Amino acid sequence: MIKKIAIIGGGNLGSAIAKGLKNAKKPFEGEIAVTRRRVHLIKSLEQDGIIVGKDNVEATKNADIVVLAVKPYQLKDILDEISPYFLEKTILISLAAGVDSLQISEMAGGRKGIFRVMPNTAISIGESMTCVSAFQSTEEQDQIINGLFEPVGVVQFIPEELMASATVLAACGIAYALRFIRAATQGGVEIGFGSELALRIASQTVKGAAELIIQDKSHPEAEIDKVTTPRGITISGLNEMEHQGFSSALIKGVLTSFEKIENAGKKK
Ligand SMILES: NC(=O)C1=CN([C@@H]2O[C@H](COP(=O)(O)OP(=O)(O)OC[C@H]3O[C@@H](n4cnc5c(N)ncnc54)[C@H](OP(=O)(O)O)[C@@H]3O)[C@@H](O)[C@H]2O)C=CC1
Ligand SMILES: O=C(O)[C@@H]1CCC=N1
Repeated sequence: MIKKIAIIGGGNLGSAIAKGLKNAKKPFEGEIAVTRRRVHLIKSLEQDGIIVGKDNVEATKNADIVVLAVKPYQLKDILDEISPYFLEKTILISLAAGVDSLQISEMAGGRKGIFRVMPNTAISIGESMTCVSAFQSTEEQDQIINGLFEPVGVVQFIPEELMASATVLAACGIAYALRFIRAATQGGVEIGFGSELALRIASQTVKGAAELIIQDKSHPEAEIDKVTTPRGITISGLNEMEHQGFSSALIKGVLTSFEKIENAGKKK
């Protein structure tokens, strides 16, 4: 039974995870402690029953799970500071993009039971796509991690070699999707809607499109076929988007993000 989670680094993702776990339909009932140096910036988390503070060691003490939610280059210093306070049973989770489990294990004194977890910011509303890779873990630990993240989205265990790809497709992917929504909204304004209404229509439309795939297990092109009338309006717009390089731009963007994460790994 998990009684205490320490999240070291209450920035964008660390705070989103804490909020998501506390506000899930099946909320995490134990203690969540979140730290950052500028603690005033996370005071509002207290409204969700989360303990906030600056003291990483205090947060780590007695924690069943420690989540490292700092930037990759800060991992070493943080682990030097808190590793001595891990319990035998403490499970270590790293969110750091591009730092592999072996490096984390070494920084933590050769520890086993390490998970790399790559959620996205939709975890704050229980809608994350969370990819997980396990390093020298037990089956029981795997189940604990699965059970922790399932209430806040979809969990997928993957081989660690795919973690960089998961970071791009799921974590960066939120930004790509939001840019689509913004661009559609701008188009909507140009054809007559106020920006608020255009945003409402564009975002619900994207949600509906995603749900068609998720709920019906349908293929995007099969759903597109249902909307494209011969000589019709949709196909004209879609084809113009393709002439302007829509799919190609997206694929190239994904590859560029991937190259960046791969190169970041090689520089270490
Ligand atoms: N944003 C995203 O969608 C995703 C991010 N990631 C990964 O998650 C990690 C965090 O990213 P993100 O949340 O965006 O980054 P942020 O910069 O928003 O958060 C990092 C936090 O760490 C805190 N911090 C820095 N030093 C310390 C310290 N010594 N003790 C305690 N807290 C400290 C900082 O606050 P302060 O300066 O006040 O101490 C800051 O709030 C990164 O490793 C990133 O690669 C992974 C997937 C998705
Ligand atoms: O952009 C970044 O570097 C991090 C990794 C994934 C999301 N944010």
